[in-house]
Amino acid sequence: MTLITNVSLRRILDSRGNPTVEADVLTESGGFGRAAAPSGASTGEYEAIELPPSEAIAAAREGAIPRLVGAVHAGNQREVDAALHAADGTDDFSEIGANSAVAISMAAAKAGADVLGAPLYQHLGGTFRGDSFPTPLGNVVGGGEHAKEATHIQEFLAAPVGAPSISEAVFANAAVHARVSELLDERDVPAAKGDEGAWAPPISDADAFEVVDQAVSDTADELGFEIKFGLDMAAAELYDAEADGYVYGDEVKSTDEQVEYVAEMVREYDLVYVEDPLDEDDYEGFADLTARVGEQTLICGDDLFVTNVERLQDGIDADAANSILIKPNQIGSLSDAFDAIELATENGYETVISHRSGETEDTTIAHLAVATDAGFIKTGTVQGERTAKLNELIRIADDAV
Ligand SMILES: C=C(OP(=O)(O)O)C(=O)O
Ligand SMILES: [Mg+2]
Repeated sequence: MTLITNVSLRRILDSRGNPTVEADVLTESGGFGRAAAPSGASTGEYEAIELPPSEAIAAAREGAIPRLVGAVHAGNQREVDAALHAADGTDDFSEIGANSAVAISMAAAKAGADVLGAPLYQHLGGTFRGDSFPTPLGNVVGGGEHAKEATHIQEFLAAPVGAPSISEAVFANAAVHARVSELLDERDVPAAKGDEGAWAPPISDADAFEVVDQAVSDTADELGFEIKFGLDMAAAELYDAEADGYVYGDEVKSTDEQVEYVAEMVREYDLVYVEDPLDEDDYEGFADLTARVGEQTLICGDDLFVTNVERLQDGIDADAANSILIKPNQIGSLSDAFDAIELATENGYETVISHRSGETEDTTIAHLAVATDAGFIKTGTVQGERTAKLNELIRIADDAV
């Protein structure tokens, strides 16, 4: 029933206006799945390779589609992803492109779910999944590679940890986003928006901490449940080997100073989450910070782990962190992403399912988060390609999908 009978690929627009790969998968019994690859701006050095979409499409048409059609079952995700790896033949999808691979992988999962008549989160997670929802981390202020002339820290993330439901959590983050705008207005700070819809004000990181702290506490008072916040420092983008440290405008922090700074911010603002506080090669610095504040907060590896089980295992061995960001396009297939989630869970690491800064209306990650019982999902706060995932979480909770 789920034998794949057709795969078609096309270029569509992503949220930055760049082309990306969309895949349609059809099965023998008429099952249909469609998915699109997202794309990063602050990409990790060790990510699977995204090819220019036209090249990725041409390579996948030649190498992968003939191995899938009439040969592989969309309902068997391991079989689909093994065929993609076999067609590619490298360990980083550099032949067919991780963008083609992940789009086909996710579209096949949706086609498999369609044949079964089950929502994607149930197909991926099994019948007992669906009653546990991730806390959404909502990007409310940001800069770095996502917005020039704004903060050095890439993302300030609202975390409605006390929200009684996913719907209230999603609306809480939108309320924090709106409150940030009011507070910036009061300070006469004009703010554009960055790639993910967060405010991108031309203020110092210290001022951004104050504004976000005030916004989460005002919103928590108004809504009556606990809202905290966290960061994605995307420190690989701040690290400059020549400067031998982390560059914040005119100031350079050594690794020890960076660890001290982050530890201080965790204590001062009671941060619940810090992603990529150090460079993507610095397992030791990560371990130092985790030893200092890992009991109080999540230290999450994004560029450090790139959803890759080998890099995650190195991190587990080094006690480098206590959580991992999961981005399916960083590794190129859903099976690989599941392997990283399983290894993380077995080792007591929290999992955070994540969007990319360049996104589409695709909602696969909302289903992936529910299917795998992830503690968190990072998928923005407002703006259509972000709300697509947030609204899908609300629908899943409502059992309306
Ligand atoms: C979402 C992120 O940004 P990008 O997609 O640009 O890597 C991130 O760094 O976590
Ligand atoms: Mg990140």
